[in-house]
Amino acid sequence: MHTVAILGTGKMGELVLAGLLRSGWPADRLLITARRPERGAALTAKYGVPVVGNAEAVERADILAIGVKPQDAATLLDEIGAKVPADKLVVSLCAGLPTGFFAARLPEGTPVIRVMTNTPALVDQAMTAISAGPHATGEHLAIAEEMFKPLGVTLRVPESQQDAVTALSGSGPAYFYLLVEAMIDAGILLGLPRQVAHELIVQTAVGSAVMLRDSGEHPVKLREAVTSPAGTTISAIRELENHGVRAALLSALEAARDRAREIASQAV
Ligand SMILES: NC(=O)C1=CN([C@@H]2O[C@H](COP(=O)(O)OP(=O)(O)OC[C@H]3O[C@@H](n4cnc5c(N)ncnc54)[C@H](OP(=O)(O)O)[C@@H]3O)[C@@H](O)[C@H]2O)C=CC1
Ligand SMILES: O=C(O)[C@@H]1CCC=N1
Repeated sequence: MHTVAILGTGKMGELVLAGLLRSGWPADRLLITARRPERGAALTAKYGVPVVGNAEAVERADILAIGVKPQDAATLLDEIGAKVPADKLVVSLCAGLPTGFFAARLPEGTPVIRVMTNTPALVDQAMTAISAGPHATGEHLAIAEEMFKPLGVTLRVPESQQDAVTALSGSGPAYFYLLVEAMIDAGILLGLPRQVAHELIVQTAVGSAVMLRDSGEHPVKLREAVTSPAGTTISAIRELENHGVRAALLSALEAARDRAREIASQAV
């Protein structure tokens, strides 16, 4: 069994750590690092996984999961890059950063994998896209899948698609939460108690999501089934179209993709 070290255990790192533990990954095969001692101590107290320095994590683990923000990756790589033996597997969780960014700072031959997961990992419903970078073989991809499959669904994609993936599924939960938040506010506008509006919309979101996944039907067909002639739904849809919601989503996801590219260009 491999030992995984999460270097930079913030929000995403903690979700991966907790998911691995839930999936039965032994705590003595996990290591974490943190920039602030109090963060490390809190994580060890909660999960029983030792917090170590970055250099010790590099020495003791076979898989190094990079969980720092993209803007902090260069500093981390300056610290550990030269010390990473080329037989370790580096798995980047970072948005925007290409695997070449890591390869350039690691000994020649070090395999690098780029992963884009998302916060529904908290409830084992993550969408994780995995790409092989330099020197990563099918075996390395399988190891990354072994780590992320228990957290939800995994998909292999070419690295050239990862910025788009980041815009869609990496950031995606935020878009849905924004919609839910706005619809709950609409319930308040219509005079419903907040708790009632919350329950109505959250269950409608869950029901719609499960139906979308489990029925296998195209979303257009599912929407049409709700939209009665001269009914209520079409009145709402006309307002959404009038306000350019569809175009706004196209622009929003393009902006997220562009920001991923910008992060990469600022990092090199
Ligand atoms: N949040 C999300 O939904 C998603 C995030 N990602 C990616 O995951 C990565 C982490 O994001 P997120 O968890 O949100 O960010 P966080 O800021 O919550 O986590 C990053 C953690 O890394 C720590 N850190 C920074 N530098 C070092 C270092 N040199 N050594 C040890 N620890 C360090 C930070 O410490 P400190 O607490 O002191 O700041 C922080 O706890 C990013 O690259 C992001 O692009 C990918 C998909 C989704
Ligand atoms: O907003 C971000 O940059 C990160 C990456 C994808 C989701 N959150």
